[in-house]
Amino acid sequence: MPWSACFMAERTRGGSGRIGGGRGQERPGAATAAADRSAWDMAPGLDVGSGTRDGGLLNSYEAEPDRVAVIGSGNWGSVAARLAATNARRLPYFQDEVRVWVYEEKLSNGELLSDVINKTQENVKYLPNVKLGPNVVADPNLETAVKNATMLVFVMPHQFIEGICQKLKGKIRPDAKAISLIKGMEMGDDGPRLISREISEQLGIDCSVLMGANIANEIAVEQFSEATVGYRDDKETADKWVQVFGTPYFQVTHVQDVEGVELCGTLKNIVAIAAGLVDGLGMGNNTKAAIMRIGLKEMILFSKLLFPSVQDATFFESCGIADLITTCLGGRNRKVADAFSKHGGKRSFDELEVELLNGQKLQGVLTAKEVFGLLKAKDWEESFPLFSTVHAIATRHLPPSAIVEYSERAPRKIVLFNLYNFGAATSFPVSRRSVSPSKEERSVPPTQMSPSQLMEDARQIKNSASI
Ligand SMILES: NC(=O)C1=CN([C@@H]2O[C@H](COP(=O)(O)OP(=O)(O)OC[C@H]3O[C@@H](n4cnc5c(N)ncnc54)[C@H](O)[C@@H]3O)[C@@H](O)[C@H]2O)C=CC1
Ligand SMILES: O=C(CO)COP(=O)(O)O
Repeated sequence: MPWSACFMAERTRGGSGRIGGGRGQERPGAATAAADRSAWDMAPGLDVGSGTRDGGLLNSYEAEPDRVAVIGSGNWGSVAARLAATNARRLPYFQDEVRVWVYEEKLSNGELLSDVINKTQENVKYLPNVKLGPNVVADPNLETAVKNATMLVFVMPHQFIEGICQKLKGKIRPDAKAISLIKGMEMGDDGPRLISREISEQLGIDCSVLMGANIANEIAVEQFSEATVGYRDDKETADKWVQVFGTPYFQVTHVQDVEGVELCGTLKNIVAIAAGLVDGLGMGNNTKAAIMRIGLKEMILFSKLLFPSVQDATFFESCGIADLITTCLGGRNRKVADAFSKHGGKRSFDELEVELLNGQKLQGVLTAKEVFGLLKAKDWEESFPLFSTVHAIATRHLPPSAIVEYSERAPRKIVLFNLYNFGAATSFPVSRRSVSPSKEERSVPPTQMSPSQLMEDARQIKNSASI
């Protein structure tokens, strides 16, 4: 099937029933990148996004074109800005200029990154050799970067979001809408907090999410990819976000499951660390597939325990299984974990991140720590052997080889006891104990279970593995 036909065959779940919505009206006289134009021309009549075509969206934008600001300019931030800028040039309901907040830094030649971006249209540090577009303006001043913006795109390593939100208080339009492209979560005193929730609560605005199988460097060169917008209840805004990012080579759909989408993007980074570890151990595809399967099970269980509203189908969108696969095959988390494993766990993730990523950041190690904090607080560790083991390996309490020794079975109590009471465990039992599915488990697909069934399931796994 030609790719354009694939697009048209797909449907937006929870949306208006079609992936397309507005090929968009090309603004007279607006600049259009040649590469971009050819992509459109290859698919005459192709709709992008799920909004209603012209009649719907266009009318709602007649009063004031939206102004998009991108907060963050790393690898994905730069690509997100490029996508938004392409659509801002093309569509009449967006203002041309897309301002991008840059965390300022001095490059090795002494120049400031934001100056270089504005001079060359290229983020030479985080996305070299890709033009961002003539309408992208790099701004190191957070306040002016978001001034008058009606659509705020948050895209930075998750550890920085709290500080950025503090600085943005009182500086944004109260009617602004936000979207988070950030994969990660935070542990507050009151428990886990998703990044979209953090943004929403701190700034008092609606926040959707966009996640998917989105290795930034591939989208930057316009290789076909998909993404999922997760929204809470404002479908009209979700339609707008699809218009901000969607192109023929970047197909965006939306689902009404903001927590499900965000947790997929967040948790798969832990599984990608595990995948990198087995790569570094020299293990083959079967092992990696097993790690991905076990990881997916833990992602589903964890998500549903935290948010019973999370929908099964979300795991089959781009944000779910597809992102898990691409990150386990080609992401930065995988890459650094592979190196960690090859060094036998003797060099830290922090050190390897600096050495291998040139300023880009890993999210998986920190996420494993945050998730483990919750597992421990809830006494759920033994129901999440892969998540727990990744954290124990990343903190160098277990060797990289433990990833295959402990995954898919509950870690023995003695190991956890050693780990948290006497420092690093010194012995690593090798006997495997399989956990047979209970009668209930066999008859009810796990993803169909109610939260109380899931809790019961978690208890059964735990009991069957305690020694
Ligand atoms: N790169 C990718 O392929 C994808 C990344 N993501 C997610 O997007 C988010 C952002 O990642 P990237 O754009 O790739 O960033 P990155 O990892 O490439 O770059 C790090 C960014 O952090 C900035 N930074 C450093 N110190 C800072 C500070 N103290 N305060 C604020 N910013 C600071 C740097 O200037 C740089 O822009 C992450 O949550 C990541 O998981 C999601 C999909 C794909
Ligand atoms: O989220 C990603 C792809 O969707 C990128 O993953 P990494 O951060 O591991 O590169």
